[in-house]
Amino acid sequence: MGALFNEIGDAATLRTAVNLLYQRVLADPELAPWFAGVDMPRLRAHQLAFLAGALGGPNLFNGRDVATAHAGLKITDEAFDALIGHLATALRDLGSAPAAVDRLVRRLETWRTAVVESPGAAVISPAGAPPATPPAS
Ligand code: HEM
Repeated sequence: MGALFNEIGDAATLRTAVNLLYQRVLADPELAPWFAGVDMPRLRAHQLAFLAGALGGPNLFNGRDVATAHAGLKITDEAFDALIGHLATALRDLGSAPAAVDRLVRRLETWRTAVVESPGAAVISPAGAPPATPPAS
C-alpha cells in the first residue's frame, strides 16, 4: 500500500485542502478566536509541511513540535474535533477517497493528547512518585 499522502491526492490537493481548512476555521465562531493575531500564511505553510510529512510524503516541516506549538492555548476536545472535521470535509470536497480521509482522521487522532489541554484535568503523578495527597495514617 502506498503512503497515505498519495491516497489523499497530490501535493496540490493537500495545499488546497489546507487553504480551505483555515478558511473554514476562520469562518467558524467556535474556532476563530484561537487564530486571532496568528500569522496565517506562516501557519498554512507550516501545517502543509507538517501534514505532508505526517502522511508519509516529503518531510519539510521545520516548525515547533506540536505540543510546544499548542502549549497554553487551552484547546478543547470539541475544538480538536471541529478542526479535524473541517479538514476532512475539505478533502472530501476536493475528491479524496472517503476511506483515505478516514485513515487520515485516525492518524491525526494520535496528536490529540499533544494539542488538547483540558483545564482541571487530574494531574497524574509520574510513576513511582508519591501521590499528591498522602494517605491518611
Ligand atoms: C491534529 C491536529 C493539529 C495539528 C496536526 C496541528 C498542527 C499545527 C502546526 C504544525 C502548527 C505550526 C507550528 C509552528 O509554529 O511551527 C500549529 C500552530 C497552531 N495551531 Fe495547530 N494543529 C492541530 C490542531 C489545532 C487545533 C484544534 C487548534 C485550535 C482550535 C489549533 C490552533 C493552532 C494555533 C492557534 C497555532 C499557532 C500558534 C502560534 O503561532 O503561536 N491547532 N498547529
